Amino acid sequence: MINHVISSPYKRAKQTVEGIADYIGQEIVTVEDLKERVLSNKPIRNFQEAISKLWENDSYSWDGGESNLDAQKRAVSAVQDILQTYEDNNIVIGSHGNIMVLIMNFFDAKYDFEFWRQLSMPDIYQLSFSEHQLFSVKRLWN
Ligand SMILES: O=C(O)[C@@H](CO)OP(=O)(O)O
Repeated sequence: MINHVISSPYKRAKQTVEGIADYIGQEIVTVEDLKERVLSNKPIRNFQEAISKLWENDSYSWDGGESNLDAQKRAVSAVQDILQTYEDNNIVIGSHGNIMVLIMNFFDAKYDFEFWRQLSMPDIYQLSFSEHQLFSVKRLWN
């Protein structure tokens, strides 16, 4: 049973989880640090290549953008707060592909650029934690 619904402030993330929030009769709790990573303040010609470069060097950032390390740090910190606040609850989180994979990568390095590339969008992963450590990952989409 789902107890709470949390989302990035972005409309598309909220829209993804509003159905489940309505279904369980809960308001969506907005968490700012689950927002999409800022890629750059300039137009990016090739999105995949731009992301690939960020995974080659985790402290690299495009002009005005967040590095993998910076984006991972704020998103993981948000997740750790959520784990603390909602201990022993089942939570649905609406976020973004980049941010989701950076969160997963913090706990297990096998979640990387190639993993991000094969995501369907939208996609759903069930992450289970024990003592704030990730112990299982299951894809629920399809
Ligand atoms: O992977 C992501 O981060 C982006 C890519 O387009 O998607 P979204 O914010 O829609 O999840």
